[in-house]
Amino acid sequence: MGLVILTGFMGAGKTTAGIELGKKLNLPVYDTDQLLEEKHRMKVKEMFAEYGEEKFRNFETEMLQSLSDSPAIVTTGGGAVIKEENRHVLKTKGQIFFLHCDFDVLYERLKEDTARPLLKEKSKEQIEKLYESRLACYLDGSVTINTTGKTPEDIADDIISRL
Ligand SMILES: Nc1ncnc2c1ncn2[C@@H]1O[C@H](COP(=O)(O)OP(=O)(O)OP(=O)(O)O)[C@@H](O)[C@H]1O
Ligand SMILES: O=C(O)C1=C[C@@H](O)[C@@H](O)[C@H](O)C1
Ligand SMILES: [Mg+2]
Repeated sequence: MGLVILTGFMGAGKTTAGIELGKKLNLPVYDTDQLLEEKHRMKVKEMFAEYGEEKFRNFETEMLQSLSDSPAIVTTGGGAVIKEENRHVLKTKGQIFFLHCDFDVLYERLKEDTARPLLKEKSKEQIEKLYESRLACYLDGSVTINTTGKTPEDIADDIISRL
């Protein structure tokens, strides 16, 4: 079976749906942002401030490479699939599901957020550009799950029906 990997833009609900999926499949859930926070003993936001995005991306690549391919759910950070190298690693370890969500819904979830460093001081238009620039990366090698208007439980059921 390998890993069940959830990708998608910030706020798509990867972490939230992943927890539901873990419960339903009785599998462990690993969230790459949380693993990085435990390993480096600081919040993602602090890693960006202390080391910058490029170094954070290197930490993220190391983390993805170190994942075992034993059955588990992996919920990735929103930028984990930007690098081709990372997409390749994930494809070899399991099945990738892209949680697609309408941008306006995502924006409503993200507009008050202060934890995600890439949203800091960005306009709605700038965030939408980032979202659009990443779509091809999310679509590469993945099964798309339309999440707009669905609960985390519906999303988990949809993923299970495609395993
Ligand atoms: N299906 C859903 N319906 C409504 N709200 C949701 C849904 N999934 C997640 N949310 C809410 O949206 C916010 C973002 O969810 P979550 O943290 O799971 O996103 P994420 O994809 O893991 O984001 P990131 O890439 O930043 O890690 C949370 O406040 C969560 O409660
Ligand atoms: O979309 C992104 O690039 C990010 C999403 C988050 O999950 C974190 O990994 C970090 O805030 C960067
Ligand atoms: Mg998350």
